[in-house]
Amino acid sequence: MPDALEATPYDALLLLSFGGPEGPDDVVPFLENVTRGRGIPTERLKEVGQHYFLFGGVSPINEQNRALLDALRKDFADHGLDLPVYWGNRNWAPYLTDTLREMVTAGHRRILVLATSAYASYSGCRQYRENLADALAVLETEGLPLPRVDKLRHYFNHPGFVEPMTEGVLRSLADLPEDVRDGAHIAFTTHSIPTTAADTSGPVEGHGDGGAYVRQHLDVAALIADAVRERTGVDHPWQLVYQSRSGAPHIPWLEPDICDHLEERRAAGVPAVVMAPIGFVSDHMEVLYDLDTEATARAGELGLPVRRSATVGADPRFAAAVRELILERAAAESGRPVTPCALGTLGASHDLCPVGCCPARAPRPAAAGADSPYA
Ligand SMILES: CC1=C(CCC(=O)O)c2cc3nc(cc4[nH]c(cc5[nH]c(cc1n2)c(C)c5CCC(=O)O)c(CCC(=O)O)c4C)C(CCC(=O)O)=C3C
Ligand SMILES: [Fe+2]
Repeated sequence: MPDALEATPYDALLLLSFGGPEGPDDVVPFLENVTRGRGIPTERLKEVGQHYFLFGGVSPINEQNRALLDALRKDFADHGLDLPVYWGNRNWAPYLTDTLREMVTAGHRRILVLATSAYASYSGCRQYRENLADALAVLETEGLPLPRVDKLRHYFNHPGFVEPMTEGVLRSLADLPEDVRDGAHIAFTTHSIPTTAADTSGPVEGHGDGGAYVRQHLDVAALIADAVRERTGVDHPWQLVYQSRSGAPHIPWLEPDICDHLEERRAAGVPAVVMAPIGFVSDHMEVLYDLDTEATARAGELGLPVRRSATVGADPRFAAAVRELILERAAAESGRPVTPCALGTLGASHDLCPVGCCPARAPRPAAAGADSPYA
């Protein structure tokens, strides 16, 4: 038996995710939850509904999260970390508010949150913090004791996140026909967001300079490309590109789109492309539809061989990274010395989102940050 590990002061971990439909009847109510008050054109919503119906109305995201929960529980048990793990979502059952109520009722008062988004941005960070504030407000009206809620730092540059993706890119390269393999380019992809949201992502001091969202992705892309060069001896040219744009056409979002990029690479005579979805933690609908279905079909029309590399999903190295992040944060909260683990040029991200980090268009209460109205 290994020595017991201490997560004190924390008494539980909450996996906080997006949620997704689990059958055809769930699709429309799910999309209504996602888009409430966000001004997404009806046409786009109908189109996105079709993506889900193509897969029987089932998003893979909940199954992916169940697998991650299993991996976390196994890793914690194997390492003597006695920390219960719960799961709640923003847009579908199990809903965050219900999970938080269950946690408080079970006696938990210091909760650490792992969001299934590795980078800074309104959608990937502050919006989850707003969801936490909303859930705490509900518990407050119910007269329940309020737990203290902290959120784990962005883990984009943690080796346990980067290494499985590096391995995925190597596997995809190996899977390409030999005559096009060495000439293949790598297209690192992430969710497009409005350029204004990108510019204001991360702490205020980096705003206006492109923002943390793009910088963090570029750092991960460079890390993976360097590791691939070291392991194959081949320098694969790469670019960060975007997918899953959803706003009105007159509002600028991050570009180029993956499909336009494939077309441009084909025209430039590039023999093959590996699409590496570094912006996502698991193979959910954005990956299955936008890359595996739409972009792969476009590549087929172009006669361009493509492969899509794996996300981290429930990789044991990612589960171990989460354990390390928890222990790091627990030590920091207890005033014990810690050296946060991070690769690349940016260093470890902040533990507590400072005031003004990833602002919303219309300010709303957000928990687990310096501007939280809760303790
Ligand atoms: C940065 C980012 C991530 C990565 C970080 C993270 O993982 O959090 C992410 C993840 C996800 N996005 C997802 C689904 C959707 N996102 C939408 C809409 C939007 N996403 C945005 C951004 C992001 N989204 C934005 C700026 C919008 C516009 C409206 C708004 O400002 O809110 C819409 C509405 C329809 C449409 O696509 O237009 C849907 C259905 C799913 C679930 C997939 C599944 O079911 O398997 C996941 C994991
Ligand atoms: Fe999204």
